[in-house]
Amino acid sequence: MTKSIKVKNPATGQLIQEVRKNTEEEINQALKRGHESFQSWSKVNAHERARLLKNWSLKIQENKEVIAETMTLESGKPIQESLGEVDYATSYIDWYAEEAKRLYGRTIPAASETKRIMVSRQPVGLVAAITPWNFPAAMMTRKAAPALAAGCTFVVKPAEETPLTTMKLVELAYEAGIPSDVLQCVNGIGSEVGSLFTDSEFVRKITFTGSTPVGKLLIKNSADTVKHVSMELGGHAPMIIAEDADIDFAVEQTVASKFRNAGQTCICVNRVLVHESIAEEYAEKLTEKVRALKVGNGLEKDTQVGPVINEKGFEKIVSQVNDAIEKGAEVLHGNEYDANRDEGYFFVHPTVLNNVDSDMKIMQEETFGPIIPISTFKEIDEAIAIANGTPYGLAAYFFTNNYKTGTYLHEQLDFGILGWNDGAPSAAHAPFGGMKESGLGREGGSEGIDPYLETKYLSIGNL
Ligand SMILES: NC(=O)C1=CN([C@@H]2O[C@H](COP(=O)(O)OP(=O)(O)OC[C@H]3O[C@@H](n4cnc5c(N)ncnc54)[C@H](OP(=O)(O)O)[C@@H]3O)[C@@H](O)[C@H]2O)C=CC1
Ligand SMILES: O=C(O)CCCC(=O)O
Repeated sequence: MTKSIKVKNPATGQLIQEVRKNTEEEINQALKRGHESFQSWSKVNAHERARLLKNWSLKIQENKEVIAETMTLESGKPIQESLGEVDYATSYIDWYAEEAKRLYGRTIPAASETKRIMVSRQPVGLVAAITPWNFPAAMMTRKAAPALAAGCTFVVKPAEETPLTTMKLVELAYEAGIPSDVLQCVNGIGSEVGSLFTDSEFVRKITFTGSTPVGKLLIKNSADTVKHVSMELGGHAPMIIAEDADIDFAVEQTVASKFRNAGQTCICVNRVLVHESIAEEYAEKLTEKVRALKVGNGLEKDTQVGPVINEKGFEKIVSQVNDAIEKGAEVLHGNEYDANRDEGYFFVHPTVLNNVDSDMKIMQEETFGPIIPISTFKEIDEAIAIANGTPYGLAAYFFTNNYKTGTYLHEQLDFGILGWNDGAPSAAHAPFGGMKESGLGREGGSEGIDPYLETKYLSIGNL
């Protein structure tokens, strides 16, 4: 078995760095240290925890360019997006540095003069996180920041494709004054490290962002020790464009949502459902915009769409596109690839598919690639049924200027995140998360710290 992880640039296939895998013994030791340091960290007062988190955020900002470059090198993400992700990542730290000071308890009027009831909130303990390659900075900070703010200690295992960004963030946390046993990074293979995390008596909570099958496995494996779990899993976001929608704006927002990180985000629009009366105009305008997108190495400043992460991701995208074409979809643009298996790079050119049906794989599965499938509807209830008709429930978008249609869609769509005339809803101050098989719990907003807290109820008698 190899002792290191080869981190490669997905735009060229070239080796960037070898990262040593931690041994089982080292990982168990890290968990033990995390557990032991919980005793001291949970007693550090909230204002001091907030100060340390703010320091961390400042250190990250001071190193913004180097972190962004590392992120682009290991994930392929266009540099402008990586710079944006550094800001996005620190926005979670800044938000939870403030929230640390607002972990309020409450008192409850008792049903007896001789009793008092108090409710307080306490950190759950050691948190173990597993993060994905598509947002190597922000997915880590939106877990670590609320955990540390709550008084929990934290161990993270980043994706094998992108450990370098996470390792840099952890190094900067130490420079900021966060104790080294309070925030730790371990490297290794997902399934192996995952089992060590779920089996450990020291870990009280598992938090994960990644695919739905791995999320389900982590939930199952956490059952024996009844750990808390937060799961941010796959999505299959529909975008419903009603007949009264502002078509130009909907086109602009489709492009913004779909091509972020080459379509590799769990909230990227994955299927467009457009009213039949405006479908032709929408498809034409969209295709024109998509044609103008620049594909290339993310280090080039004008690149808008970088490579996809690896061969597995590439094969999934190609098989969905081929399946759609075989079943009658029309290619309005794209279906072009620049891939080299020997060298190890995989570019998928932005693609627009028309006349797509619900029986095509692309309308049933998460794509994680720069493909837009367009389907039409006559009645809004038909669009809602298609949108809700999968096991996913993360993000959904709708475009309408009719408040009745918008309110109806808001109420009927079974998704945790809704963008009404908005293709970019993510924000540190808002709760991000899914329904159904897209996940459990929320990250961000005032809700995002709750999963790191236990409720303790005290009843005082004989007063
Ligand atoms: N919700 C989201 O944001 C994401 C969704 N996905 C979806 O999943 C698809 C496949 O991507 P992929 O990268 O394979 O996703 P995975 O879910 O396999 O990987 C995400 C993280 O989970 C880890 N992991 C993998 N297997 C296990 C396991 N058995 N136990 C514990 N941790 C594990 C990975 O580690 P390691 O790197 O060592 O394998 C990585 O850190 C994508 O095409 C996309 O559809 C993927 C990433 C993010
Ligand atoms: O794809 C993901 O899991 C990351 C979420 C992206 C976002 O926060 O907008």
